[in-house]
Amino acid sequence: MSGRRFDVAPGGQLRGSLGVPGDKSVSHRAIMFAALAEGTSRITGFLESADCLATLTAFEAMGVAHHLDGDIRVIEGRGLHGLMRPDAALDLGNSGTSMRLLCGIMAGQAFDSTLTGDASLSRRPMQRVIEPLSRMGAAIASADGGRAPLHISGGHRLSATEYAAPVASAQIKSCVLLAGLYAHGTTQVHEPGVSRDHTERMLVGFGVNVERQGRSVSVAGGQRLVATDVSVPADLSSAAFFLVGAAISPGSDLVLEAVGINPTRRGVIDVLQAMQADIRLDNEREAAGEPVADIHIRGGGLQAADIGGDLVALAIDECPALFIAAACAQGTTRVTGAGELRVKECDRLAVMAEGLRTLGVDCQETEDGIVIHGRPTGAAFTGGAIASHEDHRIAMAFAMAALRANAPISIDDCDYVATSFPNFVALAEEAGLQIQVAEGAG
Ligand SMILES: O=C(O)C1=C[C@@H](OP(=O)(O)O)[C@@H](O)[C@H](O)C1
Ligand SMILES: C=C(OP(=O)(O)O)C(=O)O
Repeated sequence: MSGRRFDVAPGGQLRGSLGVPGDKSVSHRAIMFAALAEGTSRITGFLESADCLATLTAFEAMGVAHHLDGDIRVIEGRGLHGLMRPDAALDLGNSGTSMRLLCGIMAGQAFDSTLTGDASLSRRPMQRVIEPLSRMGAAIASADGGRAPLHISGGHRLSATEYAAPVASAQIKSCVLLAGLYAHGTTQVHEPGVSRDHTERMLVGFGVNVERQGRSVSVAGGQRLVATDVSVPADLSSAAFFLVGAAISPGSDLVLEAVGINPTRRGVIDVLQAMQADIRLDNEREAAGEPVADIHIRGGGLQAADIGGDLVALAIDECPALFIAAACAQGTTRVTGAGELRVKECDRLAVMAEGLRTLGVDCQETEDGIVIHGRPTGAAFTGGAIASHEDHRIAMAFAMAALRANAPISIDDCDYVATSFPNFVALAEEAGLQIQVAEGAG
């Protein structure tokens, strides 16, 4: 075990009005597309987290100049063919989005590149992007079983493809579409289910013609990206921890400001509504092609729900938090079709089940989901020591569980929270959670 530990005091409520940081998915794409665009782009609300800075550093290593103007990230685009050969491997840390989307971009370059990541990223499946890119003519060598490090040979002429993705994944879809910009002809991706559409929306903002029909998206190769300004909404995936924390603790009353509520991302709101949470969207508006709203939530009784089908994809990163809500609900929550959770920063089904059991919750892991028996009254959780398995979302989900615990919860290896939510502790304390950050056993 290493890294800092969260010691979270039991009980309490969440109150006030909070602005969580910028959306991680949108921030990654803003850097990538601005770097490939012609001209200067200004990104407001960029998420200054380890994952997004890994993307920024990768483009810096390929000659992309950038600076801060106050809080605004200013990116000097180099055009679709203007990136320069990096001197060393591009280290993408913990970030699956960076690695998979960059694969698509690097496959179209004239130079060779190597993509590496930390231990977690080096375990995650990359064959899912290597396979479609290879069909397009890319040459990618990987470690055992399609894992990083990935060596991408440059100078290969790409041809367009019509690709039926085996899983609904925005990372696969985006990777293939980005490679498609470098390919001869029109590249089309069909998906078996819904996945987040930030790439499609933002490419349009950068002047690219993107055709969408049902679950198919296509782009013609050779299109220029034109610099633009991007306003990044607050991240619903980060807001989700506070939504769940407030929902499970009676007396809570919280507003999350200007949060992205893109229909391909908003499953956590729909699930909480299905669980009878007192949740309301105010001031719905649009910012840079993405819908946003202020989310007002009050604590109260929750009912169990069935979470399956498209709803899982719409709430994929919010599942750890939603499992905490389920443990506090009246009845039995059944989650199905969530096998993708096994290939995130850790096996989130196994690790959540292990943590819930540590805190006295009756739950059963299934092949592609979990069954959670809720404890609606009194303390839903005992105290205990949680292993986060170096996964930011596991750590933050269990921190919120303390609001309904009868003894302190300690969570190890919380340094990874900085991959997506660097000021989580400060905001959680501001809202009413009592977290002490301690040095972990080295
Ligand atoms: O495209 C993106 O920005 C992301 C897509 C999702 O992964 P998949 O596309 O693999 O489902 C999600 O889990 C990840 O946190 C971010
Ligand atoms: C899975 C996640 O991100 P990524 O795939 O980019 O590592 C996440 O943030 O929960």
